[in-house]
Amino acid sequence: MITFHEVSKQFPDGTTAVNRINFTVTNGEFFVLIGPSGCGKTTTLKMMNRLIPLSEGNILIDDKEINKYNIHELRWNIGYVLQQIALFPHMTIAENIAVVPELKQWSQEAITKRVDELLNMVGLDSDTYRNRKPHELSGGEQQRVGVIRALAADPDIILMDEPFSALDPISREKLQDDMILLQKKINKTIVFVTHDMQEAIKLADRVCLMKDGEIVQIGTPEQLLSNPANDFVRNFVGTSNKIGADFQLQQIMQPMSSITHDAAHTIDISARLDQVLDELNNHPELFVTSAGNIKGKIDRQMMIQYLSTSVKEGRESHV
Ligand SMILES: Nc1ncnc2c1ncn2[C@@H]1O[C@H](COP(=O)(O)OP(=O)(O)OP(=O)(O)O)[C@@H](O)[C@H]1O
Repeated sequence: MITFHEVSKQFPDGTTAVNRINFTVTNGEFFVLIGPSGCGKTTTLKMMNRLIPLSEGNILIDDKEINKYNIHELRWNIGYVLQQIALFPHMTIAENIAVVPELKQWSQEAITKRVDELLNMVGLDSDTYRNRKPHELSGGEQQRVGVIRALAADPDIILMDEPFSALDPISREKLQDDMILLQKKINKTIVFVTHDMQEAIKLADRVCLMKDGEIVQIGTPEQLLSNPANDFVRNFVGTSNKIGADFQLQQIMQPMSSITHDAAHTIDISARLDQVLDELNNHPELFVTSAGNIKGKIDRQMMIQYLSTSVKEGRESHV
């Protein structure tokens, strides 16, 4: 568990990068820090493994202040993945992955087993890849190696700073999908920085939206979409709301099928929802506007209720 208690960071030039933030990340949680450029995401992340010292407040890992940990113990127990993976160019992939296990003086047998297991876990055949040099891998493959290198010594926590943002959209989506599967297998505590709401919605258990060094809202992706704390959240979520619309409607579709009473109505509703989905995707701005008009927030339950009543009353065409 990671706990931030009234944490602030002022840089020597007077910039306040983070201002009295509080949050807790629970064990096994996929926690995404998101917000516009310069809002303090990277600073927040780097304070967790003491790459940046904090100015005020406390950060606790498993109820122990991070300053009380031996620095090696702390860093070895926290994997770190960056946007530009800096694999050592002169070392093989296996050697790159084995850096921390070597430092921890694992046996050669244990290291070889671990390297093979990790390569195979992310779909890189160990016989093919273990002896290659980084330049013999694609950008996406290098990024995968970066992720498993951070996992090599089995840390409890993994910090990831925009790990996929330098990739082309297809590799990026693939790595996001892999990350979801990987997290199911390893169940680590992950703190992931991105400025991309689409990525956050896809990956996060909870999202922490920051602005000007402060936390604006923490919640599940669904909570941010359906119950934004203020206009900033609404606009931030709205800027990438095609996925927001998809996500909302997927959520709606599910319960819709269970509240309909006969096959005919199910078909009516599904067809109408497809239509609504098309409209929303073509005019994402309408989604935010109309959502804003419903008591100032998107209320999924209300929408389901409305659709359901409309269908029962035979006026689903008004929906
Ligand atoms: N070493 C430093 N000295 C002074 N100011 C800094 C330093 N590092 C970061 N800052 C400032 O602190 C603020 C937060 O920076 P940070 O890198 O945490 O933002 P970010 O949300 O990660 O941004 P981005 O999405 O652009 O990476 C910014 O205003 C930045 O200019």
